[in-house]
Amino acid sequence: MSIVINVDIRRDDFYLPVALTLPASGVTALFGPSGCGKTCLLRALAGLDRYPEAHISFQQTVWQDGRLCVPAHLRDTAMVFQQADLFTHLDVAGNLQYAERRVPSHRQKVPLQQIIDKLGLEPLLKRSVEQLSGGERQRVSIARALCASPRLLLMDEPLSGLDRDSKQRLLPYIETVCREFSVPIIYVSHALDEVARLADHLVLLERGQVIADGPASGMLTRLDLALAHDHDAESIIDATVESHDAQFGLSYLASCIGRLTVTQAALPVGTKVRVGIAARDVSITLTHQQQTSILNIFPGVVEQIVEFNESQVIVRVAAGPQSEYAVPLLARLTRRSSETLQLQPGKSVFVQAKSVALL
Ligand SMILES: Nc1ncnc2c1ncn2[C@@H]1O[C@H](COP(=O)(O)OP(=O)(O)OP(=O)(O)O)[C@@H](O)[C@H]1O
Repeated sequence: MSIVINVDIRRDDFYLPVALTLPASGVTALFGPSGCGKTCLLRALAGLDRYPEAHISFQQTVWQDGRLCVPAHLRDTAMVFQQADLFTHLDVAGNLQYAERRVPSHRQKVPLQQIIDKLGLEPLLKRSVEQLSGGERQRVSIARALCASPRLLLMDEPLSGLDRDSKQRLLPYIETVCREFSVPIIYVSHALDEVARLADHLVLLERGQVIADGPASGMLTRLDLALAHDHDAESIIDATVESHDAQFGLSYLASCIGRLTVTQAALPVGTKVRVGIAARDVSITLTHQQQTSILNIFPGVVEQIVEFNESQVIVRVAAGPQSEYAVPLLARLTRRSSETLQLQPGKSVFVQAKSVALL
C-alpha cells in the first residue's frame, strides 16, 4: 500500500522534480529549509495545484494521470494548516458538526464522539473559537479534519505558530490520530525535534531537490546527509514501556536493541514510546564496562566513521543483540579517542548512552 508521486513542480523560476513512493501508513515527514518546496509538494498531492504530466496515486486510487485529474474535494484528503482556519461564528461543536455533515453519504464516517474523546475536546465543545488558546485551536482543527473521514491527512507545519509547551502538549494528539484512527499523515516541518518525535518515514528536501527518503531512524543517522552533522543530531528508537521502578524513579523499556532505562515516566505498561539518544551523549568502549554509572550499554558493530570537525568524528554503529544489529546509533567522539580505540568499520564495540530521553 503506497502513495506514488511523480510530478514536476514549476512555480515561476522554482523547479522541483519529484519521483517518490511513500508508505500509505504512519507519519511521513517532508523536511527541509524554508522555500525548498514542501508546501508545493503537499498542495500537488492534495490536488490544490495541478501540474501537467503528473502521476499521483493513493493506494489503488489514481488521483492524477496526466490530464485525468481527480479534483481536490474528491481526493478524500483533509488538511491542517499552520493557522487554524476555524469558523469563528460557530462554537467548537458547531465546527466539528459542520465538517461531519459534509462527508459524502457513501463514505464511512468516523464517529464524532470517538474523535471528541480521543482528542480530549469534551470540555471545549461549547467554547467559541475566540476563547481557545493557539494549541486548543490546532487540536480542534485536527479534530475537524478527522470529521471529514479522510483517507490521508495532510499537515502543513501545524505546530509552528505555537510555543514550546503547547507544542509538547499537542504532539501526542497527532500520534493518536495516526495510531487510533489509522489515518496516514503527510507532515510538513522544518523542525528537527518534531520530525524525530513523529516521523516513521522521512523525505528530505533542499531547494528544488528531493535529496533522499527512507525510514526515519535510518535517515537521521545517515552520515552522508546533513541531519547527522547537526549539533543536536540524535538517533531514535521505538520502544514499549515494560515496567517501572519506583524505588529508583526509573522506567524500563523493551526495544529491539535491548532494555532501555529512562527517568520514570507516568505511562502505563505496554505504552508505545519513542526515545532519542543525542550523538554527543554516546561514548564507545571495546569491552562491556561493569563498573560504570551508565545504565544504557548495548553491543554493536561500527558501520562508518566521518569527520565532524577538526577534533571530533561521528561514528555510526549498528546496535542490537549480536547477529541482528538492527538500529543505527550515532556517537560523537574525539578523533583521538577514535584512533586510540582503533575504530574502523566492522569492529565490534559497546555503545554507552549517558542520557536517553523519551520524545
Ligand atoms: N504561487 C506561487 N507563485 C510563485 N512562486 C511560488 C508560489 N508558491 C510557492 N512559490 C515558490 O516556490 C518555492 C517553494 O515554496 P514552498 O512554499 O513550497 O516552500 P516551503 O518549503 O513550504 O517553505 P516554508 O517552510 O517557508 O513554508 C519558493 O521559492 C516559493 O517562493
